[in-house]
Amino acid sequence: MITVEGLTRTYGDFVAVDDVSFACQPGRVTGFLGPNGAGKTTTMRILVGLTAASRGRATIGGHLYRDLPNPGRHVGVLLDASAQHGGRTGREILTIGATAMGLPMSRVDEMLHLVSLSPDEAGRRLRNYSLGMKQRLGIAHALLGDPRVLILDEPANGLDPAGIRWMRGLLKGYADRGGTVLLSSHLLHEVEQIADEMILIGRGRIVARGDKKTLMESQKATRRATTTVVSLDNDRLAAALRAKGLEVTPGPEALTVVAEAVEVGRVAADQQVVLVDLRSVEGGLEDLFLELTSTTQREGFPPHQGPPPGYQQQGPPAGYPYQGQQAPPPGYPQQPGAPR
Ligand SMILES: Nc1ncnc2c1ncn2[C@@H]1O[C@H](COP(=O)(O)OP(=O)(O)OP(=O)(O)O)[C@@H](O)[C@H]1O
Repeated sequence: MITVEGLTRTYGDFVAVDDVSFACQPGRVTGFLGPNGAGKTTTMRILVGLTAASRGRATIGGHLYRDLPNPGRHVGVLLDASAQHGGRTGREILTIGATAMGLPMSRVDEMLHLVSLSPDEAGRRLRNYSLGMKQRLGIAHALLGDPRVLILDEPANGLDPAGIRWMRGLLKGYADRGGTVLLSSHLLHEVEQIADEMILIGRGRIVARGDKKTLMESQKATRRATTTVVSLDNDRLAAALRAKGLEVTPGPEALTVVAEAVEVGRVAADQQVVLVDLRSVEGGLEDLFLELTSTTQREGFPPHQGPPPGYQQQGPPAGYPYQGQQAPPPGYPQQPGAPR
């Protein structure tokens, strides 16, 4: 279990991470999602003791990372797949890790096999690896010590589509066996397919969290219903809709109306305008993500006045499933063996 409480990191006047609190449960993949510069890496670096917190606390299984004896046996970390000596081969890098953790050398071959790096590739120097190969090696290194917790920063970076699918399966299987996974991404579609829980961060602050269903429902509750309609007489229909006080935006083929589809259909029926197409516009998770993090998006999104009603800027929203579950699971980190 990962617990982050009131974590803040400032650089001079700049607040990179602003009072962030969350928890990641065993058996779940938690996606940490936010645009560039939102504070994901800084949070993860604090978690593993590479950056000091200005305020707050981040623990793994109830312990600070630096207090874990043989931390690689408890926490697998992948923050930067290139952060290894470029002159070492993949096999050497894993061998050094296995030696430091007191693991049998057979573990190196197991991990190379797991991440599909061939013996030939394992013998190449890291500086000659492609980004995807570095990423695979980084995942092998993170899993080497059979840890119960994984912290992965943008693990899909550089992987091809088959590699991304492979990684998804790997992490889901790991969580199914009781492991705790925190993975970051700035790409929603990468995270939504794998994460059981999502934490959305923008400009250093948590802007929303929950499982996909909860997030979607919150979005529906806060979003104005929108309908697109195509008819045989769009001009007449638009005039009738406006006469009812509805907001209508004409497009090349369709009208976009801020109203439920049934309301638009009724107006069309009253006017005896034949409809060709009538559909509700579903706001997807992507809309929610862009809406909630728009203050930190760098391009093309409308100015944002803060999160929509129903989202809390700080602390978990009502009903947030992690509330009151801050204590580490009994026995951790003494429980033997990692999920496999
Ligand atoms: N050592 C530092 N000194 C000053 N500012 C820093 C430092 N480290 C991080 N920052 C700033 O903190 C903010 C958060 O950076 P961070 O790397 O955590 O973002 P991120 O969410 O991981 O972004 P990305 O998706 O682009 O990797 C950025 O504005 C970054 O410039």
